[in-house]
Amino acid sequence: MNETLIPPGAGEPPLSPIAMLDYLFPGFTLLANFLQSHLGINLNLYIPVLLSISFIAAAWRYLSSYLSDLMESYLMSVVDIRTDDEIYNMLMGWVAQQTFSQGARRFVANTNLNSRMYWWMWGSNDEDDEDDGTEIDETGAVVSKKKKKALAYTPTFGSHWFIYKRRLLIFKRQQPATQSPFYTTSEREEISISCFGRNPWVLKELLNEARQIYLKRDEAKTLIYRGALKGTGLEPTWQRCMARTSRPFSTVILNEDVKQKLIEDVTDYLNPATRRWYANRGIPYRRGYLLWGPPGTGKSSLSLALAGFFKMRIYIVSLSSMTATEENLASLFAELPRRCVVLLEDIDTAGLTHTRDPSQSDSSSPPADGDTTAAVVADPKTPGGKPVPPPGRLSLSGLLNILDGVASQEGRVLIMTTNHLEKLDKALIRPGRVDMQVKFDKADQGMTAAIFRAIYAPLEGDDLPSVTPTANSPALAALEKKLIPLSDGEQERKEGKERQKKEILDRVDKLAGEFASKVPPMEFSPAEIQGFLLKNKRNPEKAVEGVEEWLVVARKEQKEREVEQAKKKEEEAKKAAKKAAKKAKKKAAAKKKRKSKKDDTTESDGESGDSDASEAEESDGGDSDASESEEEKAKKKEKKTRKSGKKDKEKKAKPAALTTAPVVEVRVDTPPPSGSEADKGAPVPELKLDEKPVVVVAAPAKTMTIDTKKANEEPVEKAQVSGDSGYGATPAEVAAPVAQVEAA
Ligand SMILES: Nc1ncnc2c1ncn2[C@@H]1O[C@H](COP(=O)(O)OP(=O)(O)OP(=O)(O)O)[C@@H](O)[C@H]1O
Repeated sequence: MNETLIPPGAGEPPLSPIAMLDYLFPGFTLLANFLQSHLGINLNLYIPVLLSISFIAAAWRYLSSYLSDLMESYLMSVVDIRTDDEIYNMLMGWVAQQTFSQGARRFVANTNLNSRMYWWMWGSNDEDDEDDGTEIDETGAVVSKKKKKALAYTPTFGSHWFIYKRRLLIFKRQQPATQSPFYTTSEREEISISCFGRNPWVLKELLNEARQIYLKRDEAKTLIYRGALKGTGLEPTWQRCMARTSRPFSTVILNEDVKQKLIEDVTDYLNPATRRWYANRGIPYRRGYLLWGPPGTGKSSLSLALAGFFKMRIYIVSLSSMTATEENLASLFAELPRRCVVLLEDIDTAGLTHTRDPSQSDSSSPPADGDTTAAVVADPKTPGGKPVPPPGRLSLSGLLNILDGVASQEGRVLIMTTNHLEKLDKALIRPGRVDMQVKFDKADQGMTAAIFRAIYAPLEGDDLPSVTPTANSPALAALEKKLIPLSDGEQERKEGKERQKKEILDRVDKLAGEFASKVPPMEFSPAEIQGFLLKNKRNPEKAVEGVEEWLVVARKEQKEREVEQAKKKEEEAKKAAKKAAKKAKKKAAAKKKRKSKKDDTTESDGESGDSDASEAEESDGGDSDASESEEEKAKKKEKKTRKSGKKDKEKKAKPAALTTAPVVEVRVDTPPPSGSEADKGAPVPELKLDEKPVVVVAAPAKTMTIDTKKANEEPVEKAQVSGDSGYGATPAEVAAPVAQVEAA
């Protein structure tokens, strides 16, 4: 065994175990040669020792992991933290504050401790995180960067021991054994905390403490969650997307009576006694509000303010988003907490504009503005001719089931918003689903003045220009502060500020009146007016001066928008007509073919009945269908429906049942305010002499209308005769009249 090592390249190398080791550990020969030639150490002699050490080390590793698993299973309590759950954010926020975290030698530095899931989805939008302390002067230059986004440090992968409530705990951060490249960073880690002992109380206390701290941080904020799809499986979930400082109710410009009414209604609903009241009577404990009106009139703002006022989280889903399929919505609603505000935006969206009653459906109507999915929903039909949304898309009955099906959570405040009340199905807004309607309108003179005041009136926290003559120079102001005895100086400054505030308020008030008199009422939405004022947010005089110019530009832009929309509508109508014509042509050709086949086989049979006759009639006109206008087609359809209705009636010789499709709907409802969208768009029911309409006269339901322009008048009660097609006057309608409130 006394072999000599020869340097590589010097003759024939001997076959030694070291050479083999070299294969396993590259560079080992070099080290062995070096030790042999310079120190005279033959590593061959140490190989058994090295092997023994490696074996012991491997055995120790295996044994320690086995023992630790054993201990964890039988002697320890462990809590695993899901990285896609909000508890991750809570725990990491807590961990970052602990000394074991701050003292770690290897750590992860974050500017945001929330699960990376949320960043990926929404970005970091918490207001705290947004504030990086950058201040900008009037010219737009960065003047100071005093506050910096704080860094948070959390321990890196591995086990970290710490003491909590005199107990030894272990914080473990590990990489999972299996990793998918699609996972976001936070999903690629596993977090757990363990403690010795079989009772996990200390872990629960820790998590509770972490949760309390987390919630306290958001106490004065409105937490906004949005329905989204997460992970690779695109599972629907509520993602926290923002924590906004709660919007004071006073900042939403709305009739005070309406605000008061809304607050009282929600307060009463949230009262635990009300919950018991509902439970005792077996009435589902739910309350729904419908906010409707043109865009930019404050519907979302009011919803947010309401959530902030009652310190509830707000969960938002837009029904026009791709997330809003029936399945997704159902799982989102099942996940809702008990006490929260749910905001369903754009409920006039596709699929929901169609009534559940097939006789009322109008699948050929062109989609509404911006209603991108409408066409998709309008087209598909079942063999029976009923319009059905494409698989997965939300249907009206699907939404109704979600809203008040047995699986639907009770105790929530549901707010639905729409720009087109007239498009909504009556079933969607019947009492029980919608208990109060609030109408929003464009700004009248009072509202315009209020918006002006809201923008320019000095508020707590605003920087007022200093009132002392010396204050133009900051150096002099500082000197003055030094020289004047604090008490006197402070008093003077305070009084001066008050005086100045009053002066500004008076001036803003005067300018607000002037501004409002220049803006024509009911022409612009509060959002449009606010947009203009924000352009001159530090200069009210300039805003008043520039208002006429803005009116010209705004009107021009509005006209251009209208022209564009009209063009779009026209194009869509043309496309729809073309499509319908094509379909009709195809259908007619197919029918002709079928008929000629039939004629060949049963020539003597002749025409067999009404339905055939009508078919033939339709088929005859089939060719001309292509050139037929939509109106003619609709008339034909109506005629056919009437005919089949008549036939049914004759056959059954029974009084019309409520469950069958009614022939004509007669509804004397609360008239929408003249000039409103509803006024223009609502179809007037036609009643013809030869028809015997099914008129269902319900017990008069009371509709409360508060016209806020006549603020001091008593609420008007209007009788409502409801022949609601397909539904009649439901017990819900009779029992709980909808309060209709005009907000503007
Ligand atoms: N009545 C109002 N009071 C105060 N601010 C308003 C009011 N209406 C609109 N605004 C302002 O206009 C902007 C848009 O308002 P908001 O989103 O609430 O309108 P909306 O009616 O929900 O619009 P949309 O129908 O398009 O969703 C917000 O910045 C809001 O502050």
